[in-house]
Amino acid sequence: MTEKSYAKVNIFLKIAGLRGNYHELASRFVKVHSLYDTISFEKEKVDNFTLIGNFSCNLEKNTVYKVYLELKKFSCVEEFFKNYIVRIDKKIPEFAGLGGGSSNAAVFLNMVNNYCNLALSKDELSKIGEKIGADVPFFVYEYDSANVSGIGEIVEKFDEDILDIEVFTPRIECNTGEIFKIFREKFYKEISQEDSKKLFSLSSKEILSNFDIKSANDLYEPALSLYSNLEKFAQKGWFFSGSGSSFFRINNGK
Ligand SMILES: C[C@@](CO)(OP(=O)(O)O)[C@H](O)COP(=O)(O)OP(=O)(O)OC[C@H]1O[C@@H](n2ccc(N)nc2=O)[C@H](O)[C@@H]1O
Ligand SMILES: Nc1ncnc2c1ncn2[C@@H]1O[C@H](COP(=O)(O)OP(=O)(O)O)[C@@H](O)[C@H]1O
Repeated sequence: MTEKSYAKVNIFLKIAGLRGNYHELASRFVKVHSLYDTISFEKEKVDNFTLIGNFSCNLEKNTVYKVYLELKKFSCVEEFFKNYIVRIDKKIPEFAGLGGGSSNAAVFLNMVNNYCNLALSKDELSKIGEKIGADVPFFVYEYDSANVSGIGEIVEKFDEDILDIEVFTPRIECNTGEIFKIFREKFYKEISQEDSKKLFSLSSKEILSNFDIKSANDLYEPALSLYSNLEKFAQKGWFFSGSGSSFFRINNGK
């Protein structure tokens, strides 16, 4: 029982409004087929939920464990993880704007739903996922490309060719909360409904041919103001994913 847990990039990320102390987004999420963690369930009798992998946080903070706590109300789930351990081979860098933790949470949700026959719908799984992280719903639906809005809970499939995305992650750990805070204090702006509707209708390649790194991602300038070293890595033709620190480009091959 092994599944791939892919990374994502944000082709564009525009702030569309505020919801309490969160920001509403208008963003195109695209799966990075060449970059993924691997999640396996391995048969082994254990007394407690066991998660093995190279994480920077303890079990309680792990997104996969948070999903387990949500699902253990189903008695079959608690029983299942007395007979299986979870092993994650991490390849997606953390604090990278690639959604690694959120991807793991979503794939784990889908795997438990399948192997424990919970028969939950994608929408029901997504509802559970949004409690764990804003990017989890995108990964629950398993789309290659999607238009994402709200605080990440509105996910609409976008039909386009599968893209060959190249990612570069400098060793700069970007703090998402800090970046949103600086955005709100110094860079606040909102995209109109009309403009986001226009962007959502364009292919990812068309969008990137009309944007530069700053106009494509509202979080780039606040990130730069906190982590000036990012500028050194901002090469021509490359864009910034999420709250960073990753840069990406679409290879012309596809
Ligand atoms: C920025 C995005 C874009 O895809 O991705 P990443 O950069 O993480 O990949 C996501 O919205 C990251 O969502 P999520 O993964 O839930 O963010 P977290 O790190 O949990 O949030 C840290 C803090 O950032 C702020 N935050 C987060 C998401 C959001 N839509 N608005 C916010 O204002 C909140 O203050 C939150 O407490
Ligand atoms: N399964 C997980 N994989 C990676 N990071 C995780 C996981 N669970 C919790 N985290 C925590 O989430 C943060 C990194 O989240 P991640 O989604 O990898 O980065 P980003 O959102 O910037 O792409 C770190 O604080 C990390 O300790």
